[in-house]
Amino acid sequence: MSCKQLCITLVAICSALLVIVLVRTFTLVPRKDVVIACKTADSDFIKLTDQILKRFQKALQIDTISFKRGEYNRDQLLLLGSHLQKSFPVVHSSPLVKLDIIANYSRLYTISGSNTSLTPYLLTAHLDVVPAIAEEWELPPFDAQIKDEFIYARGAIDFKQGIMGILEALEYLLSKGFKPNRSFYIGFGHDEEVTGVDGARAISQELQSRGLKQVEFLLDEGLAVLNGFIPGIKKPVALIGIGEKGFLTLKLYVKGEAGHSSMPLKETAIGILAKAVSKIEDNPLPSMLGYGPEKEMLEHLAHEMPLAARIVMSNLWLFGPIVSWFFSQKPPTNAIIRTVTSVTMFNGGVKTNVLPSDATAYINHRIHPAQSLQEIMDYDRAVINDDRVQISVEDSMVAAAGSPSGENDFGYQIISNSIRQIWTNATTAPGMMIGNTDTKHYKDFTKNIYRFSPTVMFPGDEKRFHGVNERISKNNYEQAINFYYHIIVNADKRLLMGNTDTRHYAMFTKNIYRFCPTVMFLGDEKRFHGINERISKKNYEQAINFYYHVITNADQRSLINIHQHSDEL
Ligand SMILES: CCCCCCCC/C=C\CCCCCCCC(=O)N[C@@H](CC(C)C)C(=O)O
Repeated sequence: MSCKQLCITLVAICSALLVIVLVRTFTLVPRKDVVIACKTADSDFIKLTDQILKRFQKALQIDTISFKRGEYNRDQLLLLGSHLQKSFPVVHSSPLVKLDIIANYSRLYTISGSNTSLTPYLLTAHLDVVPAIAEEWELPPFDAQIKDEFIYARGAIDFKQGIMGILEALEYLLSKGFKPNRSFYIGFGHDEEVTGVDGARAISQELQSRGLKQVEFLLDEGLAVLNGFIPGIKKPVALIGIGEKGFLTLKLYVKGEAGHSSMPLKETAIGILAKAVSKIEDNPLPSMLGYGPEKEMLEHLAHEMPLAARIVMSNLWLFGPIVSWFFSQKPPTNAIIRTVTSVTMFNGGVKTNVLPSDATAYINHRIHPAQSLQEIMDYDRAVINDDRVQISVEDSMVAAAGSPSGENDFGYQIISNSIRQIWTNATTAPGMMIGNTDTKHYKDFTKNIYRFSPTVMFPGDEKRFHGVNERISKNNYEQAINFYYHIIVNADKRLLMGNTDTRHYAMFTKNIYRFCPTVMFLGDEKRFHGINERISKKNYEQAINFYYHVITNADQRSLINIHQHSDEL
């Protein structure tokens, strides 16, 4: 090939790449329904009264701590149960609501809708919290005190705002006479923080034993309204978890030889294990960017970014390695692109002058959906590369596949639209839940599993999860209640409003109607988007006259004269 031919080929390749890059940059724009913003002045806005605030604080003061599987504060769970019972009298006395206490502490509410042809949906949350080291907190973790408009308490964002928010919304709706069309369930597990095997799993079994086969969608705790977490985006980003990382907890064990510390061996069990752990920390797993829900997330968000970032994020096939490097720099973004590794426990030795007879460490991996448990085990084994370190599986769960997040996916769009009604300046996008939830126990009921917590977060707040100074602002708690209100109201519809173009006009009116002047007989429904679509000549004449009457009737000041034909006037 001559130099000239080489140049021409290179220019052609670069031009082709540029075209692909630009086409992707400007065509990846997700659906954006026009939603009616929820305003504090709205007649159905639920205001955070003193009473509502007090019962939330009371719920936070009850230390429903889970310690390990089967080990949780049983008395406190019962206390929280009676607090809910007293706080929400309408919910607990409504003929539309049936409450079942499952496995002594979990709660399953069944809310009966009038239209049994609509598939019910499921809202879930958990009653338990993780322990807290009180001395490290600014304010005591189980006092629920308020400072600078924030309520500080263990469970404030994980996840008693969900429990109380859902019940406040339901109490309000029922007290206003709400009678749902679509049935729904509310499941509150009592041991999510220790895998939910006693609570959520039992709720799921109860639903199965009742013959429930399917729910339309499930909404559980999850990602949040994030400010400043995603490089390049200033506005809040509400991520809806469509997938969930798996986990793998490995036990590393080294058998040593006890003896007197005055005559040490070259290496002790602790030394061998420390080297293994150090190798694991020094060798993070590779980036999986582009192979999981994070791809969809970035493609959804690209149009919100400045041009350069938009080009990069729309074309991960080309710029993936740069984005991977960039995202690896901070823990929250690093968590979404790879399987992460945390050495969480290390034990060995019994006395300062005794050589340790053994040592144990635990490694907790959160697994990217594109990787298998076996792959991670093999990777660790190869990195440690020392047969003296025995590796065994303590606990594991495979990652959850991505739930649908398309234009017509009812659950996803209901959640997305409800979010945007509350956080009107936020953009929503599908994301990957980096921690784990109770949703694993409900996976047989639906593919439409979504994980979103109505929590507003700023950089640094992620450390409050299971950490110190967990808190929520009063305003955010009010938003949480209203978010669940809109979920319940929006999910009560048969279809997404967005199935027609009407969604683009929703800001102008609540009076949106859908009717085609088409006469149909059984079987004709297949002609829609099918074959042999047709209309009779007579029907077309009727359609013209129908629109004539719509225009002339709507031209009246009020409804009084609308039934008159022009010849009757
Ligand atoms: C680019 C954006 C990155 C995403 C940033 C995320 C910011 C933080 C938002 C949400 C994180 C939530 C993590 C908390 C999980 C809470 C539930 C939990 O702790 N579950 C346990 C379950 C286990 C089976 C016992 C867990 O350890 O995951």
